Amino acid sequence: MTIWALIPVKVFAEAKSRLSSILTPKQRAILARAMFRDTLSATALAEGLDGIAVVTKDPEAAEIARLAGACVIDDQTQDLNDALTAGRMTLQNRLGAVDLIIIPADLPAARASDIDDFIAARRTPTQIVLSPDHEGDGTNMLLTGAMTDFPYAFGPASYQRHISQAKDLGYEATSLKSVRVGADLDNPSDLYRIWQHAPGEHTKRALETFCLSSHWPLKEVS
Ligand SMILES: Nc1nc2c(ncn2[C@@H]2O[C@H](COP(=O)(O)OP(=O)(O)OP(=O)(O)O)[C@@H](O)[C@H]2O)c(=O)[nH]1
Ligand SMILES: O=C(O)[C@H](O)COP(=O)(O)O
Repeated sequence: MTIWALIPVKVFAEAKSRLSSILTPKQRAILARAMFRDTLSATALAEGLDGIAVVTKDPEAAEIARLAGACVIDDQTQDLNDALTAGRMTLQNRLGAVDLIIIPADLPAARASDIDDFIAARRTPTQIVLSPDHEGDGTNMLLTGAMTDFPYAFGPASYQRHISQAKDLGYEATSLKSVRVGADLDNPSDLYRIWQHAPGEHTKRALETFCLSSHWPLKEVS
């Protein structure tokens, strides 16, 4: 079975609004771009993937994706779940049946091996594999097969919602918990966790440049 990663990317200038109490609009755009670069680099190193697609309306994100060899799908929607559904349809029209791993672009600590572990956990066509965020609330990676009837339901409490949907549709849900995959950066309180889990180089540099140490003791763990 062909397996692709699908990475959704919001317009950088509109991203990470929940960090507006500690970062300027320019800093948030820089951080969103840095996290996307790191997520994309890790994804590109995964051995088990046949391809990577990025669904976005941001021209700069599209250019970064193309330079990394990813396929770009123009996002004509206004919503994350609609963008993912459109991305899945585009890939299935082009490639036929395809397994898809949704990888949000704000996982700067995720590594290629995390993605390969995810792929290895999938054994049957009627199985989904998913990872929760560190709070067990959101879904930080989601692997589905060619089951086009599985609705994307990202947003608050999406982890339990995705599991319930799988059950209702007669699919098996396998949960893989990883501290690195669970470390998304949504809120100011996530910063120290990200730092502890050794984010990729672009995110690390951005966080260092922002001099956040005056707000947050971003100490490296030994
Ligand atoms: N293509 C696309 N991607 C999106 C959209 N909304 C969110 N994303 C992406 O989905 C992933 C998870 O998004 P969030 O954690 O909600 O990030 P965010 O929207 O930048 O953060 P907030 O503004 O704080 O809600 C990130 O990769 C975002 O870039 C959308 O409308 N379209
Ligand atoms: O499940 C989700 O929607 C993703 O993990 C993003 O969740 P968030 O709202 O915590 O960013």
